[in-house]
Amino acid sequence: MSKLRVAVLGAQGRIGSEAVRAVEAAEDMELVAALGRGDKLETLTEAGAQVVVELTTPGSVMDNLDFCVRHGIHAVVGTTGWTEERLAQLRTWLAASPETGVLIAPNFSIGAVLTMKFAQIAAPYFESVEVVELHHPHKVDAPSGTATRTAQLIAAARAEAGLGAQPDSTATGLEGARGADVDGVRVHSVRLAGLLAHQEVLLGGEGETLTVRHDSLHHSSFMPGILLGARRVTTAPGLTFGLEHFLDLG
Ligand SMILES: NC(=O)C1=CN([C@@H]2O[C@H](COP(=O)(O)OP(=O)(O)OC[C@H]3O[C@@H](n4cnc5c(N)ncnc54)[C@H](OP(=O)(O)O)[C@@H]3O)[C@@H](O)[C@H]2O)C=CC1
Ligand SMILES: O=C(O)C1=N[C@H](C(=O)O)C[C@H](O)C1
Repeated sequence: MSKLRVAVLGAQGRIGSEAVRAVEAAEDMELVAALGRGDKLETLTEAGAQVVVELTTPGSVMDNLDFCVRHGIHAVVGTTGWTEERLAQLRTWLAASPETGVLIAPNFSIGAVLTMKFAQIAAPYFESVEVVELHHPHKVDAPSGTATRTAQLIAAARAEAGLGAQPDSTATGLEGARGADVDGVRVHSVRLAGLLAHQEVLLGGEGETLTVRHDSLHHSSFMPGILLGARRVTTAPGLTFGLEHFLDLG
């Protein structure tokens, strides 16, 4: 059977360099290009890439996906910075290239995907919930894409269960002390040397709390998800948001 022809964008970055090694080690894949900033996107078509793994920056990802979709190259995207406007733009591009698939995964690690799922399940049963994400100090964005997605999923689960606003009598204080408000869920961002990527979902109710915590201790935690995404995206036309859809978690 012929090998899947995979290219990595952001190949010199923290996660991109790990992805290059993972693709090279995968028996069913061939690494056909490993591009950094300034490298020509035309290399992707010249190399016959079938799938691009996009691990660059929020400032670069849209141009890269525009090129990939126009050329019918499937994409597995870990880069953060997704807004409704950006997703709408991507859907427009995909509508003009209906056989092309794009997977955007806020987090490729199985534990983080399960954290989001567990938080969604628990959310209707607790009146209070806050998200704390903790990352290495070189991370460019805050809150993390994972924390934003987690908060959105919690907010949707609360709304579906008919829960109202959370109890919080804070009236005054320093700006930022209560974190960012994502759809009514507070998200707190810690940047600390020694950390990689971590998240806690704190849920509170009458006389009890529940904490769901996940720790990515090495970039290798993201690799099985990236490889799974590359294998599955070729038969999933259109936009898939979240690795859970390829894990059959719903
Ligand atoms: N979904 C997930 O599971 C994960 C997602 N991420 C996300 O992945 C992204 C990258 O993170 P990280 O590796 O830590 O960041 P890095 O800054 O280490 O890596 C990004 C790399 O992309 C390069 N780059 C920028 N623009 C382009 C371009 N147009 N073409 C090719 N390469 C480009 C950068 O080059 P230069 O240095 O010259 O700017 C850099 O080498 C972030 O958005 C992060 O949040 C990270 C881990 C897991
Ligand atoms: O920049 C990182 O490191 C990570 N980014 C992603 C995010 O913003 O959620 C995924 C993971 O948290 C690591």
